[in-house]
Amino acid sequence: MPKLADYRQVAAGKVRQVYEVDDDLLLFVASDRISAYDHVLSTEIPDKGRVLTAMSVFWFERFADLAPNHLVAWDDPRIPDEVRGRALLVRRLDMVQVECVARGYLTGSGMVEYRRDGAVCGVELPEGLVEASELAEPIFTPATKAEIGAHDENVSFEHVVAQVGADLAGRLRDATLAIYGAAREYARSRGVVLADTKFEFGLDRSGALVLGDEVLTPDSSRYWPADGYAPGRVQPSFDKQYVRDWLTSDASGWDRASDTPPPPLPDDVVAATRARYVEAYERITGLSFADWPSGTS
Ligand SMILES: N#Cc1c(N)ncnc1-c1cnn(CCN2CCOCC2)c1
Repeated sequence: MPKLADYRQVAAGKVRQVYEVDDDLLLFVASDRISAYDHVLSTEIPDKGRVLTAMSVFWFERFADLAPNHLVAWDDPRIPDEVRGRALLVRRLDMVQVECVARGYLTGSGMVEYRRDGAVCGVELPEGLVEASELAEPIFTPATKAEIGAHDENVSFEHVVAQVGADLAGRLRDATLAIYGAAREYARSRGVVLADTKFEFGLDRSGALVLGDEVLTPDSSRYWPADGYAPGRVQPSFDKQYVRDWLTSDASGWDRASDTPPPPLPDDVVAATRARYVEAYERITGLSFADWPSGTS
């Protein structure tokens, strides 16, 4: 059984890393780190990496007919035991440098742009929309990938056409909206509002568009509890609300407006947040998280 140190790291994000297994295969590893308010917290959430990996696998398999994906295996002798359950063996792709975002609801940077321009990524929207308004139709709102710590920059569809050509831009948009549309409908039937999501695609040697990265996880998407959804206010995050509430409470002693890093999380907030990730997985998939693989170390 190989060790993680046997593989060369080829990419790293705030909470995930990619390692090279061989010419054709990569190891995609999710950590237990959690970010909030643009900070990666010093406290980890046990099993977060495994839950989000299990969620990606569920969605990859559910939508394999909508879009081929890079998943090769999640329980394989080439996956080191130390990351078993939170690592995927994936096909190496020629990644398209576009963050493919679909939005079914208006919030975050989309809301900021709408207030300024009445549009998001050049897509005109009707007047009178408020925070968390459901859009009549989901919209494709691409972004350019930012360095770690910076926000992605929203761009127009025309910008994507100029960057990758009209054919590929159209394929990215169509695949993004098709997968998001199917996922949000399914999630809603399980009591979760999938407000938006971000996909990353790559091209394989045949030029086929292949879904990469993680998919439809609470890190790449906004998950809101369907119970209590109401436009006109910022919705609670299904998974991170305990963390956000504690960090912004007097109990943490932290000033979000300061440049100081957030303090460590108390055990009860960690436990409650772990439980919410597991609940999201079990609610969406109908599976028991206890059945998902884990390493022995
Ligand atoms: N997925 C995938 C993939 C692939 N299948 N083939 C080649 N390269 C990549 C790849 C490499 N980096 N990224 C950006 C997303 N990363 C996520 C982890 O954290 C760092 C950023 C994608």
